[in-house]
Amino acid sequence: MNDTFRLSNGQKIPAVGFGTYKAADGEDAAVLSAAVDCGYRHFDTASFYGTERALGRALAECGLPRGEFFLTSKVWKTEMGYDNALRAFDASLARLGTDYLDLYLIHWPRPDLERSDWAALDLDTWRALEDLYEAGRVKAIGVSNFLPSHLEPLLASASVAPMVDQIEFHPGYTQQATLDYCAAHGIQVEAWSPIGRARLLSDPLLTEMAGRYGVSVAQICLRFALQKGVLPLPKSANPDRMAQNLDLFSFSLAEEDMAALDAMPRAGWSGEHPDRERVRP
Ligand SMILES: NC(=O)C1=CN([C@@H]2O[C@H](COP(=O)(O)OP(=O)(O)OC[C@H]3O[C@@H](n4cnc5c(N)ncnc54)[C@H](OP(=O)(O)O)[C@@H]3O)[C@@H](O)[C@H]2O)C=CC1
Ligand SMILES: O=C(O)C(=O)[C@@H](O)[C@H](O)C(=O)CO
Repeated sequence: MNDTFRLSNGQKIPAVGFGTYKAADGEDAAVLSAAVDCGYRHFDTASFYGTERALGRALAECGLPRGEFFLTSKVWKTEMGYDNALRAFDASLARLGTDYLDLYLIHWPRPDLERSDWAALDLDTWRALEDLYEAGRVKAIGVSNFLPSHLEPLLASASVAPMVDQIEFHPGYTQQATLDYCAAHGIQVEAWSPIGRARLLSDPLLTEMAGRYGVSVAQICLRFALQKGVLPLPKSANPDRMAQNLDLFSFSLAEEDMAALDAMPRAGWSGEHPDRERVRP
């Protein structure tokens, strides 16, 4: 298995990314610097996270050239619409201290459930991303939390198809219908909360499997994503766990174990859903 995936436009993307939600406070870049030292070269941030400044600082301080890194950010719900999204993009670049992004995503579809023209808002925002892409200011564009029902109207009128869909994915919540739709349309799926926000760490099936393979439960979850063709974005504040989460290429899960993980009943779900207000799992 390769340590990179290739997007539909030919861009290479490191096969494991570092999730930055709650990985930094203000401009304190310590966790992000530790992730760079550990070997992470792909970082997932968003204007919503408040981690762009700290990430920019960690990258500036590490001394490596910008081209070594793959940086993703996202348009938040309050930044939707053509002009707002262009402004949000510039603000993200300024906070990150860079003049381009590798990937820019719409964070959530239909941000305002009260509006009847939500699909139009998704499309207006998408036009902004298309223009940024055509202008060479971002190397790839995509979406996050889009289900097939959100992707369909987008694909029907897009001049540039999304290259990525970042969704919640882990054993116990695999969203297979969205995976199938994305595979059929050349869209790379990324996994958010690939360890189920630590809710899966004591799951009996995962614990048994981890013991058998001599790895951790987190590594089972992350390797499961990779073997499903899904790019995991684990977050850890701990350097030992950061390193563990990159160490995924020296073992592989047998077909019957993949099938058992695929068949796991719902577990570790965050309770977030793009078509509903947050619901308790
Ligand atoms: N697009 C979207 O809407 C969303 C995107 N995301 C993205 O996905 C990223 C990851 O998701 P997140 O919700 O943070 O959840 P994760 O599934 O990555 O879980 C993070 C938790 O797991 C723990 N952990 C990490 N590695 C290990 C390990 N090897 N062993 C034991 N425990 C471990 C961490 O603790 P510790 O830090 O102490 O190690 C933390 O509590 C986010 O940071 C963000 O970039 C997340 C949610 C929504
Ligand atoms: O983390 C993200 O990317 C989000 O979109 C948030 O919704 C996050 O998942 C959250 O938990 C907000 O309470």
